[in-house]
Amino acid sequence: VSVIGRVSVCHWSCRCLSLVVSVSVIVSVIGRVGVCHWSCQCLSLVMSCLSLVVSVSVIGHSYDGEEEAFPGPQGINVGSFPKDFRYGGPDEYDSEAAGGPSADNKPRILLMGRQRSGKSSIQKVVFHKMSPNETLFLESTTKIIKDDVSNSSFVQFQIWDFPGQIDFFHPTFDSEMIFRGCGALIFVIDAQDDYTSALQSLHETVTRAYKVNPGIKFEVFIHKVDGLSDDYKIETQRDIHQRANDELADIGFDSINLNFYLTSIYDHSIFEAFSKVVQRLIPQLPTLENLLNIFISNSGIEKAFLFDVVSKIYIATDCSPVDMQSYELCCDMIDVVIDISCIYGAKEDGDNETFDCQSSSIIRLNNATILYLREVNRYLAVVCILREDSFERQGLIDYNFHCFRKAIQEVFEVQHKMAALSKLPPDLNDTATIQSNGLVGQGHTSDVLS
Ligand SMILES: Nc1nc2c(ncn2[C@@H]2O[C@H](COP(=O)(O)OP(=O)(O)OP(=O)(O)O)[C@@H](O)[C@H]2O)c(=O)[nH]1
Repeated sequence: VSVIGRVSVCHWSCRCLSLVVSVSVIVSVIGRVGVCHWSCQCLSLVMSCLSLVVSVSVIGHSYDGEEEAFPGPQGINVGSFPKDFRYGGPDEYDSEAAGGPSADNKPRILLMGRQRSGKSSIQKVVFHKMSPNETLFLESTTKIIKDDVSNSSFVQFQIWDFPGQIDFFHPTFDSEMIFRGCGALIFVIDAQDDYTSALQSLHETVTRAYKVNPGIKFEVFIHKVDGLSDDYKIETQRDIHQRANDELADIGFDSINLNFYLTSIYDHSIFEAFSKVVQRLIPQLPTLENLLNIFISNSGIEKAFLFDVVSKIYIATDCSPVDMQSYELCCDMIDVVIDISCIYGAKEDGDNETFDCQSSSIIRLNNATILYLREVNRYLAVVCILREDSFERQGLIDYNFHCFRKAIQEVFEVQHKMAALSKLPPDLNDTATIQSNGLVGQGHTSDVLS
């Protein structure tokens, strides 16, 4: 019993049980004195006392052991979906570990809009895999909710979900702090409701934010369009676009650029819109697009997306236009691959890293089209759409993909090098920046592919 008590992972009740049993053994032994030989009884008494001493000492230091085994609440990984559901162990591209921005320095995406416009639902559906129907039960947000999204080395930002009613004049509202480090501001308008007051609020929010930080990208989600007919959607978008821009022009703010998206959590439009928002925050986007263009033109591929696997946001695509159906097909493919990998790919040693360098998939559609998925790194995958006859040269495609992946890794390396350099003293930093900038040129990346 005292041995059980010593197991550091045991519950404290085991240790108490151990103490109680030891005491009762001593009592019963004392009670038996007179029946056995006196030497046996003495031995038994000594053993019991030893057991008692061991148990007491185990109880004495038990909580030290427990703390090691169970890190307290601060040690538990809570927060955004990607952290709970990541496919691997510790993050090899973890921003802080790699010298990247700490949580507070990550670019921010602010989600603002009137009450019940759908802000929290968007965040939960895109980054926490909540099913759209479950959002019906979401409670109203009463304070700013900060969510750290760092599931890929390219997608590193915080999302701040604001309550519907923001009072810009409230003393606790620090616009300087809120808008200063902000990369993009998403303003959500409920298209199923009367949007006159939402437009006023949009105007007020945009002008205030612009005064603090003119570099913010302003994105307007005309949301909940699932309930509208196609004609009405277009008409609503035109009307909101016109009125919002006219109001800004009236006060001389016509240099502010607002981007409009028709979105709904009930289809892929919300993922597509978020993809565009995130892409505008990725400084390496032109390099990534260029790499994809070279890759597809040399491999007979019609369309390719570079996906962040967990969120299904595409962080880059080639220069051909994106049609919604292709994007949906690719998203569905990622779901299939991840589901199958989770069921059949789990390793025997309990390692749940199911999305790895071996991950790839080919799906043949009945219209002579092929969907081809390849892992780029533990967060990113390329999904390509191509004709069946182009896939006859799979060796060539695989070789080109190999070069593409190598080039992407170099982009990562430069990013990390730059992040590390930004921490050097300014005089050292200048020389080093010039040297490492020489690596990023298109010529260099094209060389790798050719
Ligand atoms: N039809 C439809 N309903 C949606 C959509 N997005 C959100 N909703 C619903 O809108 C309601 C409000 O959503 P919330 O996400 O709580 O809205 P919010 O803007 O965060 O609200 P506050 O926290 O009060 O500011 C919920 O019942 C959602 O189910 C959408 O795309 N289509």
